[in-house]
Amino acid sequence: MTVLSFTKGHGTGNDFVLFTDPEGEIELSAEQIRYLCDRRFGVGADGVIRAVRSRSIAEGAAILAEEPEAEWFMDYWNADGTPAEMCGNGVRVYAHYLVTEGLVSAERRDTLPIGTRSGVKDVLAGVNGYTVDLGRWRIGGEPLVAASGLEVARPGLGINLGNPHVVTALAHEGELSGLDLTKAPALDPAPEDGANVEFVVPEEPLVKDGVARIKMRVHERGVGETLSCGTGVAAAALAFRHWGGDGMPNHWRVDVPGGRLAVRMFPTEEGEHVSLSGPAELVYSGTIEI
Ligand SMILES: N[C@@H](CCC[C@H](N)C(=O)O)C(=O)O
Repeated sequence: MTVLSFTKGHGTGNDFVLFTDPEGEIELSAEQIRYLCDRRFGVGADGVIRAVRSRSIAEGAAILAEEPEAEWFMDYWNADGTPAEMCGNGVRVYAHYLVTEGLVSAERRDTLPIGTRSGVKDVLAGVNGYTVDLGRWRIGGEPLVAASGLEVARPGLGINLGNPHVVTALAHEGELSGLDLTKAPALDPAPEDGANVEFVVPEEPLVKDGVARIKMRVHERGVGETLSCGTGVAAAALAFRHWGGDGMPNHWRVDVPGGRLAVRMFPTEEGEHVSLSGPAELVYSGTIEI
């Protein structure tokens, strides 16, 4: 029997069980992850994040060769026990956890490079919480999206931010609130690795004071409906900017059931990047037998 010391954290209600395993000695089984995330029998969370040194996990060691600064790796697992490449809220909460636990040196705290299965992500601490540079993205695929509560299937737009998303625009808030996301939306064609599916409505007017405003609900791959999904929020803003064409702003405000996040597209030497900003909270710590 192992006793695991953990901390519960969240970013706009997207919640995680975090624990520290610097040398990579604690390999949780899918069953143990499902138990930790179980809201009735375990701690309850959308995912588990293991804080492991990059050198102590194969995917992290591969990253270190090119980015030696990325001392810590975010080993992210969905509530159903499957690994995911990236988590936009998770990586912000993880940065807050590393700082709070004293696992990173003071000079690293302003811009913290974190290893993920989708490469290194820089996280910045600021007055409005934590911002992560999610890097570049790929647009591709237009599957039809059917969901309980929608009379007819809608076209979606595939956007990859390290992990896969399909964004669908709905006509009005009634459609958004009428969705039943206890059942997984059906995608046609279905992506081989599955996808997180975002449903989005624009505010009226869409753009105010240079900021575009949208509302979103999400069904996450490996989890179900969550109160927020950081990479999903960025995908939603990118999809709406894509659909809107020239003249769309680069500053977006996205409201999700768990709160509000900000998305920004900005130029870099390697092309445009997208960032995600918002709160990251640690709620309590405890121990659990697994
Ligand atoms: N909630 C996350 C995304 C977590 C992973 C996702 N369920 C997947 O399987 O890709 C976020 O904030 O980005």
